[in-house]
Amino acid sequence: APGTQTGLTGLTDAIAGRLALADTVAATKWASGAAIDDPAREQVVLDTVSQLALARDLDPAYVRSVFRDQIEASKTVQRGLFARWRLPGQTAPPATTDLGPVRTAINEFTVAIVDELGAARGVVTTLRCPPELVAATGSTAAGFGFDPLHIGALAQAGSSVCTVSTGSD
Ligand SMILES: C=C(O[C@@H]1C=C(C(=O)O)C=C[C@H]1O)C(=O)O
Repeated sequence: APGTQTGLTGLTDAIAGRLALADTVAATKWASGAAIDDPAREQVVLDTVSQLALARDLDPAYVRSVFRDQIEASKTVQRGLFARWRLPGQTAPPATTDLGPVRTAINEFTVAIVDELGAARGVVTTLRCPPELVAATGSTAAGFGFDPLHIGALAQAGSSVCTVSTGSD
């Protein structure tokens, strides 16, 4: 469950917290008619994480690659929810049309994820990373009560965390 901090669960809980806000983003965009994709906002997120990485002596290219996955995973959830809400008899939850507050909340998880990447720097380049990430992802998904859409997106969001080489030379 969130709060049981071992291995990479601090990281996967922060990733899941950001991802869970895609539900509010989707409901807000549905209410306003806004597009799911917002390339200008994505650039702001990627530029922000580069600066956060530099301030923590992390590789900005690595952190940006992790966040390209966060953005794609968020859009996976948003597209999945839109598809659900288009089905007969389904409705979107009521929402405001202002993305400001949910983006403020997303920004807080963005900082938390970069902090956790810093805390995990010793494991992400090792062969312990892939199995620990699988275990942490499963534990986090269960703790958050994620459905299959969110579980799939959580796995997508973690796909660049481990940088260990699997080659033999
Ligand atoms: C989450 C949003 O939707 C998309 C995903 C983004 C993200 O994960 O930061 C940013 C812009 C959008 O393409 C949003 O618009 O805030």
